[in-house]
Amino acid sequence: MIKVLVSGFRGAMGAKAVKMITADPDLKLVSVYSPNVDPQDGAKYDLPSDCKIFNHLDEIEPDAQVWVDFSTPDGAFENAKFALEHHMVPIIGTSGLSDQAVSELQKIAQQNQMNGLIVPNFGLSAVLLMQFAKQAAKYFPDAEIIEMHHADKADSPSGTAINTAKLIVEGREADGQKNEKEIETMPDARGADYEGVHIHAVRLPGYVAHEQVLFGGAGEALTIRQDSFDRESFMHGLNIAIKNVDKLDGFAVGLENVL
Ligand SMILES: NC(=O)C1=CN([C@@H]2O[C@H](COP(=O)(O)OP(=O)(O)OC[C@H]3O[C@@H](n4cnc5c(N)ncnc54)[C@H](OP(=O)(O)O)[C@@H]3O)[C@@H](O)[C@H]2O)C=CC1
Ligand SMILES: O=C(O)C1=N[C@H](C(=O)O)C[C@H](O)C1
Repeated sequence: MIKVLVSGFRGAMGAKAVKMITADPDLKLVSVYSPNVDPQDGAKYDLPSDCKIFNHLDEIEPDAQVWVDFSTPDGAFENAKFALEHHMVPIIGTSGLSDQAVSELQKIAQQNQMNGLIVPNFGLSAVLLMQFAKQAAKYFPDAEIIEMHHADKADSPSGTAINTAKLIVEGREADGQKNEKEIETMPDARGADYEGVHIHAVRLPGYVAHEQVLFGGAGEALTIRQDSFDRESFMHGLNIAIKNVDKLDGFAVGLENVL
């Protein structure tokens, strides 16, 4: 039985994670955390009767083995640091952590001899898309990403899009083309630019989480697309991560490390 804490448990993802964990006999939800919750309000939430509710990091009883985080970029860094320093293995689903924050967490994990996992996307379709994009980049160095999300998403570009761009850069053997004459007649018309990979972020009601990677070559094009139509699509990957994070050797980025 793996004991789990869910941070950000009242959010769209946190609530799904709570449901998945409580339904799995091999997992036990021992605590939940949100800085904004009143711990006296436990009855409002569908939590196991013995699940503890915390609203201050320094009050948390570190009896969980795994800390699952779906919060905010600022919160996730402090939360993961706290988890590592209190011997709970962090699985961070929260997007928007800077490269510097990730390096810092890797350092803290090493100092505390702890594992940890940052997962840009728990959806298997997205994990495959990212791997396929890395492969394609070897032959098609010219690529652009269009990510599409629900209108409530705080950060852009999405963590998945940034990670996809990083993998494309890793996978390509030549730089993409650059048009020296290019002029943006409206600011940011070409989107964000990660080492020559442009990222376009769409935010619309009705969408959940979707990504398209467009590759262009001489007289041909390749498009790879994945869709998460429901947040349920992230739960299988999260379940796998919770059950396998102890097998890692240190602090990793990407669900593929535990598949
Ligand atoms: N890796 C993946 O596969 C996926 C990642 N995500 C990412 O997960 C994150 C959460 O998304 P989503 O659930 O849609 O967002 P929500 O806004 O629905 O939920 C975020 C929750 O975080 C809580 N919160 C705020 N500050 C903190 C903090 N410091 N510590 C702990 N909890 C905090 C809020 O609490 P309260 O309600 O109590 O005020 C809120 O309920 C985002 O970064 C998103 O990009 C989303 C989907 C999939
Ligand atoms: O906010 C979301 O919804 C999602 N966030 C993650 C991201 O930023 O990539 C994962 C998924 O795209 C859903």
